[in-house]
Amino acid sequence: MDLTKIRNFSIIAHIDHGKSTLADRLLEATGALTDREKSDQYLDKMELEKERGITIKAQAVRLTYKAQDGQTYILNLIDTPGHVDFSYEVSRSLSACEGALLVVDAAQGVEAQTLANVYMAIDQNLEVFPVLNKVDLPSADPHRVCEEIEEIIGIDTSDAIFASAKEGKGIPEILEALVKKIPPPKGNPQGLLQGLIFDSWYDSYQGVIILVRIFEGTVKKGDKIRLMQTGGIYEVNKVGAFSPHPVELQDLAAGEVGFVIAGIKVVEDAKVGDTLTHHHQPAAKALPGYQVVKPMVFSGLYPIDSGEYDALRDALEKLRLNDSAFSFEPENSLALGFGFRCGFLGLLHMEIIQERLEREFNVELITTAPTVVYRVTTVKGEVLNVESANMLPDVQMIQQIEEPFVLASIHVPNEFVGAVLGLCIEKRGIQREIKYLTANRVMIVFELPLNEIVLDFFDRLKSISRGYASLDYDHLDFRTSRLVRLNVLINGDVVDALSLIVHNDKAQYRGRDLVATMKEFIPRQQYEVAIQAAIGNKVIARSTVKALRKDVTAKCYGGDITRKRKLLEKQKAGKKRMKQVGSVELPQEAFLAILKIKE
Ligand SMILES: Nc1nc2c(ncn2[C@@H]2O[C@H](COP(=O)(O)OP(=O)(O)OP(=O)(O)O)[C@@H](O)[C@H]2O)c(=O)[nH]1
Repeated sequence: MDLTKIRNFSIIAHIDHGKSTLADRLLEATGALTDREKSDQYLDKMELEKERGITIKAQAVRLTYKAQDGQTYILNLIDTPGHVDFSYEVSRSLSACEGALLVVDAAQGVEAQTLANVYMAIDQNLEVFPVLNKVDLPSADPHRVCEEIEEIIGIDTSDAIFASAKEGKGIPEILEALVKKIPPPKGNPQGLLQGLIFDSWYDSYQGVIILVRIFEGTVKKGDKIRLMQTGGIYEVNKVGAFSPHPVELQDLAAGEVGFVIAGIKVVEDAKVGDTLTHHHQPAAKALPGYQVVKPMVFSGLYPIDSGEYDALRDALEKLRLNDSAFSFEPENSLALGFGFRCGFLGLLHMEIIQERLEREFNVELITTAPTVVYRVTTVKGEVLNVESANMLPDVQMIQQIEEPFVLASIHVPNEFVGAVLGLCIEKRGIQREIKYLTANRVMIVFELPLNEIVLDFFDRLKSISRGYASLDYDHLDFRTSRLVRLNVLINGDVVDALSLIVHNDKAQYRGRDLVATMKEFIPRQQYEVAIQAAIGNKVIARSTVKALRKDVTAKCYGGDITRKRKLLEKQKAGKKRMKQVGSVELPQEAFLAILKIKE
């Protein structure tokens, strides 16, 4: 393949600015999609993603485009996810490219993740060119947004393309610009093989499928390859590309992007970031890989029916095959029985996994409130990573507790600055910077404890800014903090799954608000339910759910048995997400009550 005829590019954008819609238009315009497929957003494969409109897994699609110069080009579009939780996947995708389309909503303007993603692209020396999308909207003001891009990001917008992915406007111009502006890849197809694995997943028919960007050399069917990090040696069964359906190719050479299938059984053996080379004539060194991502948010997942424990473990194992950022290990709770402590990149990642478990694997779950990892040093000098309040050693054993801090940058229109500052300060934030990006857009930078962000920060931010604020954050460091364990007692017994780690200064009113909120969620039962919050042995707040004798069949005047049965079944269904804890039935909402506290 002639390298001058290849272009590798990504689309980067803030969430909802139209990246997936635009990608579909490009597929359509280059004839990659059939009519039936056009109705769906092809790149967002999983059902769940479609519903939420979020792209999770990076995908690479090969498009064939006949340009105005009469030449045919191969355009490899590497899709990137748009949410802050998945920024590591963005950087992975970008490293396989030479250029990126920067899609900015012409009505919304530059947002926090536009900036975060574009900086990643600039850091990797990609050629970035702006596309102003949604110009069909009455509120679109592409010229103003171009000024914003120049002022804030500092890239030239004189050739920016005004587009409407929805109406198909600007698509031919974008295809031409890809060919003219993005440099072709470099590399020697005769060189020693170096291919960067930028994605891998498990397929039940083919085994592990790896997506590679070849930087040097050529790989083809029958080759003996070696993965430089894990040392695994395999024989290549198939190479090819997605266009968007998988198409087998003769080979993949320097500059190309595609898939390799080589009888690899488990995803762990084909790690993202690893370098693929030939076994007999290996490259001298591996390509720079990626930083390993660590889960930052943890939560306990318990089957409602304890008989489903094995099914849950199987489901978690299957999910992990395709999502190395997700982790889990068995956990035992006095209240909830056997379950798993799972680690996620962030809150959205957590919600997605929970939903997939319930929907695709049919396991009903109780989820405990999300928490972050604390670093605890004991008086003996041991350092523990504490992922749940129950792992916290006794107070007298603790020398110090450190909590993770993030550097958060929030973009917001002028009028909401006061409210956002108030929120950040309330959340124990330390102000770093307030910068006027344009006359009406402000960037507020704060150091914030992650523990406050995983609670309700994002929702609060959205509501105080009427949806206009956008957030991006990076992990900073661990800092010593005065943290305590807050216990919740139900009818006098500590429910371990409800315990939390909170900041000492907030413990009092968090406790008070928590018991008040839980009271709203716990249905009346046959007897009174006392809810208490305590720090150590000291009870700091109490609320009571009054007793109620509830007999749903009472209305049925005894007679009609089918009606009676139906009602009972209905009641049973309504109880689905309840867990018997001691003598009390607790609904899922009670376990997440901490997220609902407004303070
Ligand atoms: N009016 C208008 N709406 C658009 C246009 N392009 C996309 N949209 C709409 O904007 C919303 C978001 O579009 P997506 O393509 O899902 O956005 P995205 O950036 O891929 O979002 P994520 O995949 O969640 O990161 C959808 O409701 C689209 O229909 C456009 O040109 N004009």
